[in-house]
Amino acid sequence: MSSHNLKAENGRPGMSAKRHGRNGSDLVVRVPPGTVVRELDAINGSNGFEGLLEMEMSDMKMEDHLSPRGILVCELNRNGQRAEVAQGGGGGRGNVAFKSSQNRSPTTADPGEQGQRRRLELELKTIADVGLVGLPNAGKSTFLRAVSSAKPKVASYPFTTLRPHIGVVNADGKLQDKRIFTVADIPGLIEGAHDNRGLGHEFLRHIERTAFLVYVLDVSGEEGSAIKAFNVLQNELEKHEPGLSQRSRCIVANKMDSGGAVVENLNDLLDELGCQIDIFPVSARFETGVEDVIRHISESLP
Ligand SMILES: Nc1nc2c(ncn2[C@@H]2O[C@H](COP(=O)(O)OP(=O)(O)OP(=O)(O)O)[C@@H](O)[C@H]2O)c(=O)[nH]1
Ligand SMILES: [Mg+2]
Repeated sequence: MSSHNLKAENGRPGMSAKRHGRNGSDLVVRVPPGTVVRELDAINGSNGFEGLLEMEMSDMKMEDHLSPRGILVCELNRNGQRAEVAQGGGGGRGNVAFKSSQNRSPTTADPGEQGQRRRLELELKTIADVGLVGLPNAGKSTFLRAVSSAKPKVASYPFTTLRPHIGVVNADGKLQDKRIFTVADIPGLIEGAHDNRGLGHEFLRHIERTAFLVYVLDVSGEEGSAIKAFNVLQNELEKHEPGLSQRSRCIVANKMDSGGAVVENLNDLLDELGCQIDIFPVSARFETGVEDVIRHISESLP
């Protein structure tokens, strides 16, 4: 993470001959769409009359830029959208403001008002083509390892993944398809994620801008658990951002190699959703069925 001090022009001191000091001109900082601005702490301009803006620019490396610590100031999602994040000090009052019955021609003028000084963190929301969504432990990270050279940690407990990982899938070669796309593996979602339960909002945000969603469902649990998981995920996505649950998507019915109610769960999914969504039986662990998913994603991406 790198830190930058950005400073708008100072307001000018007040002047003689009744002239008010000119306001400093604005400093416009251009950021890419998808930038989230958070305040790390508020320091009110103690150092005089300048509008000082201190920012921390996150680069796009996912490893070190997630710090859910500041208060949300704004999100800049659209081209051309603007937000004022720190107000500069106004120019100083000119000598006329100090005129009184005792002093008819004052020579004093204001230096100018104090500007606002803020420490802000700028974070760019994940830009991946594809987002993996699933309950904790469903096998998202295992799937990402199977389709890309990314190596997110895999373990048999929930919330193994604590921050997003991006894998690059090179569909070239195997599939005679020249496409390369990126897949974001995010921490598991739980019921109430839209309300910030679990790792909540922080991570739902990262899939907002993906073009395609892969629901990774564990079919090795008890009968009915896979369809239930799907409904929970849909509900959380929709509550987080209306329309998100209808984004182009497919289902990976994962852990097909496992015991449990694998066949029943897969059949449930096919019965209830088979005519609306493509469902792929997969074993991410043994990398079976994954090529069909890659091909499907590759064909579905805009
Ligand atoms: N049998 C079997 N086990 C799998 C398969 N895919 C993942 N697992 C196991 O399921 C557990 C969870 O896998 P992860 O890939 O860490 O799951 P995750 O969805 O990333 O979990 P969180 O990051 O905690 O949300 C691990 O013990 C994996 O080895 C599979 O296809 N078959
Ligand atoms: Mg994981």
